[in-house]
Amino acid sequence: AESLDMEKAEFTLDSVRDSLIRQEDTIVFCLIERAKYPLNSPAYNQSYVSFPGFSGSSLFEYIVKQTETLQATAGRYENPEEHAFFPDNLPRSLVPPYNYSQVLHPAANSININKMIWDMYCSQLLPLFVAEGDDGNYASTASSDIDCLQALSRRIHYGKFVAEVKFRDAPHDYEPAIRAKDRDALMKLLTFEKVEEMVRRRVEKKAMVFGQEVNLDNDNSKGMYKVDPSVVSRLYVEWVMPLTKLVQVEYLLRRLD
Ligand SMILES: O=C(O)C(=O)C[C@]1(C(=O)O)C=C[C@@H](O)C=C1
Repeated sequence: AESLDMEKAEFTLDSVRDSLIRQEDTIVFCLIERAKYPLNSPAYNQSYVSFPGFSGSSLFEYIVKQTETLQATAGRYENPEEHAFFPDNLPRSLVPPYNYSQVLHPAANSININKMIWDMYCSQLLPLFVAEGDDGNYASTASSDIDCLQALSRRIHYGKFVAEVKFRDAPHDYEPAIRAKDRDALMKLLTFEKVEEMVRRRVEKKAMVFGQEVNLDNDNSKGMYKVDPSVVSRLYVEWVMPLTKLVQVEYLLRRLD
């Protein structure tokens, strides 16, 4: 019971937001690492290669599926913060169960918007922050892509925890909108425009600080950044925050089931 209380004490809107802030660092660093390589389009092309048992998969999809299979056996998806991109037919975890704190409503398990995250990343985001070209580093590129996708997915699905804490803080505000299945009302209740503006400005600054050229003479990167800071702020404004809010709405709609 004591440890339960401790978990409860740490589960506040501030603690949840602290996690989102730390995850910004991860996302910016992952983008910087991916930007080391050019687009390398053959990695995403379904006709470039064919692996036995993976018909119709690109090299990238093949690596993601194989990675998820391996990580599922190692217990990655037992953590309620993790979501697979190809959750169907994943093998069971082979590691002893860890007692993750169960703060979410069980309906949380049915929410996985990784398909949207995948499409957004591959077709819209990638071309915005990597150079055109092909240097043949397809497998390394795919590893960097997985890191980006997993970091984005974790952040966006963290909306489940944000929504849970908001619901617990003000159940009477949320219940009528949940019962009425009123998405717009829920969206209004969970939106804090001032916070979003701070997030936008902070991730832009992180892209400048983390992505600057560091040298001993004159530590001024002269406006040259490894990933364009305005692209990072756009990523957050157009995709990361709206999708995090979508997850919150989806979660709240099921919160009284
Ligand atoms: O911090 C919150 O309250 C959140 O819900 C997270 C978040 C975000 O995605 O960063 C989303 C919605 C709010 O309008 C503000 C920020």
